[in-house]
Amino acid sequence: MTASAGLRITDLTVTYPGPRASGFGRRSSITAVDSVSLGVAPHETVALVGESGSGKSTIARAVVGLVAPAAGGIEFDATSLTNQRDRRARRNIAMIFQDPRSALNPRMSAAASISEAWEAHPDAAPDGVRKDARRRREAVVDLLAQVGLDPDVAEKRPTALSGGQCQRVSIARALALRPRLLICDEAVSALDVSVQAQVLQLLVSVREARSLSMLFITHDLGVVRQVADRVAVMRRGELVESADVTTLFSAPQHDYTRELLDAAVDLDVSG
Ligand SMILES: Nc1ncnc2c1ncn2[C@@H]1O[C@H](COP(=O)(O)OP(=O)(O)OP(=O)(O)O)[C@@H](O)[C@H]1O
Repeated sequence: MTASAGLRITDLTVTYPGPRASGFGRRSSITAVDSVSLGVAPHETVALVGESGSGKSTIARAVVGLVAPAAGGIEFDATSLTNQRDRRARRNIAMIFQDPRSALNPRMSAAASISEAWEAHPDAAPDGVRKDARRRREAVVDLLAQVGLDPDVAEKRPTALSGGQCQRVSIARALALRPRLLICDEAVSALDVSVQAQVLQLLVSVREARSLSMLFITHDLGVVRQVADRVAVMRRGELVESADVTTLFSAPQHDYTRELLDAAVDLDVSG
């Protein structure tokens, strides 16, 4: 393992077009992420926390290529992800979104959603799945089993599935390309409370079984304690503090981190 293995984000800045001051004025821009450096080592789980609008999702979107950085670098195993030539390196990284229904195509069965990934990335597809329908079906059923779903889910569309089942299909789809880093953007917060713990447990067991790294975006500090090795705290686009989970909870260095922890204690979720 080299020092640069895993995800390495260096001085990342991401801007969005802001509102026009007047009908003819120049567009302003919003700096959603401001010169953030952050790493996720192999097998490590890093939680990204911070108030709404602090730039957490934007970092995730930049890593998977949904938004282009204005400046800075993103590398996985020392291969740049911002360089068009090396975009194939992105298949090492999969993302689970907050709303599983909108993350899945409503017209596609679970099987089609899962196997679509193999058409887009043939080099990552298991042997035979692109040409052999029976082999493809077996591989889909195997992935469904890994996320705790029965084979008959394969034929179902998102509208015929519960929110928790949809999120499990999204996780199966993410695993189809055998990623090494899973980015979970509030992956359980849209689910019923009773289902949240089950899906969280699934993510943890998948992480263990596949030795994955994780970037875990959440506003729930109780969840952070359960899943993370390290915590990075964002505020207004900047990274204000990063520490291992025990240190951050027991000896936060930044006032803002203390505020977050105090707010969580008030809500009785962190302890
Ligand atoms: N598509 C967009 N166009 C313009 N501004 C955006 C866009 N997406 C996000 N922003 C702005 O960028 C900033 C960071 O948003 P981002 O969604 O990354 O924060 P977040 O910490 O993930 O928040 P939340 O927890 O609410 O999802 C916010 O000011 C937000 O309003």
